[in-house]
Amino acid sequence: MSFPDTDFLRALPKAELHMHLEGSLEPELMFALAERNGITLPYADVEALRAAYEFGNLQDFLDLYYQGADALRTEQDFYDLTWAYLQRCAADGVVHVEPFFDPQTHTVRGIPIAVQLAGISRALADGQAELGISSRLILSFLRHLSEDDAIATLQEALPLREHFVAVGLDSSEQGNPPDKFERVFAMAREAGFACVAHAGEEGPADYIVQALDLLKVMRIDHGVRCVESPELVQRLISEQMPLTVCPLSNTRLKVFADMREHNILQLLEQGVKVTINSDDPAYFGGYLLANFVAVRDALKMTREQAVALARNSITASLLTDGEQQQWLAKLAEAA
Ligand SMILES: Nc1ncnc2[nH]cnc12
Ligand SMILES: [Zn+2]
Repeated sequence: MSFPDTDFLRALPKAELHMHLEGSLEPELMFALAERNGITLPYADVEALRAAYEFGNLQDFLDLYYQGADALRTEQDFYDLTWAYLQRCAADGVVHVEPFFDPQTHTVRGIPIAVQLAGISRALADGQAELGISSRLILSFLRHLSEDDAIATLQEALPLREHFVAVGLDSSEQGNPPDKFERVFAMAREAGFACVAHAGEEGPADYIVQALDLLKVMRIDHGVRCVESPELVQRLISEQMPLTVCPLSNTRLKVFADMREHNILQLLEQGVKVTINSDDPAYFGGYLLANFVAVRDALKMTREQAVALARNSITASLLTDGEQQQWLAKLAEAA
């Protein structure tokens, strides 16, 4: 058994399957966009903004995350946001990304989905052409809003469907169970989109069951509270249902008091198909590689476990079987 150094972790071809583009808005870029757009942020400078990133729970974070997203106004802003993230991916050895964007965060401020998607898609295309990073975009509904609002969002996005391949569900989990969104997920499935949902981050194991049974998701985002139901853990193992786990997010939002208490490697050893992801890297202190490093340092992750996590990220992705096989061959070389 040996422990992986950071260069080894970087060299593993990895996919990132759970990150919110709005959550990669670094304070420096937020201030630059605010200036470009003539907005005054309620913080004196970058340091004051970073100092505010102390969260007691998910809602504390979401309040700042939505406030920060207000700096995003133009097509170029969405481009710059996405491009900055892709450059971080290149530096971390991320070869494929399936990011979320939250259209309702912006339509409510009068920014059409077409404008958001134009900037995001242009950057993703450049990511493929210039950095060799492939991508599939996920449109995520805000669960604190109504299902009717989600349906209106899907309808506005349908004429732009060439830009995204799946729908997701995020924002305030407690009190907004998956069953609230059964109809809109059925409509999305009917239209041919894959489905994923945040469940079991702060919410109970039953929300994971609802996401599986009612929303018919192909991955669970977070899912770490599955351990509260041994029967559910067995189901996740037997169905090889991927969990997109976000270690730094979970400790920064106090889902786990300390990284040494995180359950990701226990789940991996039990046979659950877990992956490592960064969620909102600008707010939680690190991109994908930093999450691998944090798990290695706190939980003594082995090389074999790191390779298994990277492998899971490829096989849980929306890449075709052929594309997955290519990355798995490269992963075997790097391992
Ligand atoms: N960790 C998270 N949970 C729920 N909604 C989110 N939106 C952005 N990050 C999120
Ligand atoms: Zn998330």
